[in-house]
Amino acid sequence: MDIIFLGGLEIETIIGIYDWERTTKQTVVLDIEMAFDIAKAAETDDIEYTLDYKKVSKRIIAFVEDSQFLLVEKLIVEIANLLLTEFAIPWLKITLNKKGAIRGASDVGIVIERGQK
Ligand SMILES: Nc1nc2c(c(=O)[nH]1)N=C([C@H](O)[C@@H](O)CO)CN2
Repeated sequence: MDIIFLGGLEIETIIGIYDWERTTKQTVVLDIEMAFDIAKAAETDDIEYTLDYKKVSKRIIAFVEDSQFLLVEKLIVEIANLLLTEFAIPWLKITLNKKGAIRGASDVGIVIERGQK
């Protein structure tokens, strides 16, 4: 299966378990790989036959900016569910990086895979 990817997508949101995190937006950075058969789009040169990564990114940004979850676990699974149901993606891998959440570490977060390739 082919992969359409979106890397380094930075979004500001309310995320975290501590009091200050409930009122101060923080940045999460998403890297997303989405399986998709690009054969028909390559053959026809028509956007209708592929996964429009612009539409995907706009939907993710709107969802994450409006969300107010406590845990990164909850946020990343909700993003995966949204993509799997709304865009008919058979498989995806998401990396969510909550940069700066841990003093002394440049990166911290979660990687999940969902669906079948
Ligand atoms: N596994 C997790 N551990 C922690 C989370 C989380 O979402 N998942 N969150 C926090 C705090 O909100 C942290 O990001 C603030 O430094 C702590 N541990």
